[in-house]
Amino acid sequence: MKYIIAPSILAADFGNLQRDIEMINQSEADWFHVDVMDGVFVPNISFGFPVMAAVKKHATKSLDVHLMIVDPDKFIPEFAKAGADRITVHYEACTHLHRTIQLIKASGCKAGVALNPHTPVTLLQDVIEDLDLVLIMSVNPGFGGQAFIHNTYKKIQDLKRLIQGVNEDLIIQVDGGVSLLNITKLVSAGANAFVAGSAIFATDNPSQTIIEMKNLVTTSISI
Ligand SMILES: O=C(CO)[C@@H](O)[C@H](O)COP(=O)(O)O
Repeated sequence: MKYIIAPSILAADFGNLQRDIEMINQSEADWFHVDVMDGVFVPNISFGFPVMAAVKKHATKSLDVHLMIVDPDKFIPEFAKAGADRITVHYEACTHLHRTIQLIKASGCKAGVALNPHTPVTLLQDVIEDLDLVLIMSVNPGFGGQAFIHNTYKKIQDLKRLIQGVNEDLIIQVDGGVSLLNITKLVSAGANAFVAGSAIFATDNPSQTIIEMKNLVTTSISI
């Protein structure tokens, strides 16, 4: 099982974006996590295609795009064209989720679905075989730097049970308030991909923090 650390560029310094992208390129991180917010699905606006293109131009690792937008079908092909490797849409934003998953795959990307803290994992039962990734939001989406919601551990365990014998290669990603303080417990619960924004970028030495996250993950899987 591969464990993934995906720094969220939402927490990067946009005035020094190329510097922060280079830091991730040189670090032990695995993916770039790209948070797209539309001010409708979530009460915040982040960035769209121009920033996505700037990240793609300099990034040497794959782009994990998290769409916090309504009507994602309208934009999926364009995000794929802009360089997304994985596209994750929100369960709560999709009327025809199965169709949306098919569209992501037809656009050449791996497909993920994100669940808000109030949305149970059982609602994914009938599409779970079609997915490459499920993103469990451990904060309400819209902002970095929020407090981690503790019910997340139980949700990861619920998802672990749901994929048993059906799609055991599915990536279980956690996003929101992930830090050096809770990553070990998240691994024990069954998560294998970790998005972290402020826990990485708000430290004096972000690349060292990424190494420490990786070390904690490696230590907890070898126990
Ligand atoms: O999607 C989101 C927020 O909606 C996240 O990716 C945050 O950007 C993570 O930030 P931290 O909680 O790690 O600061």
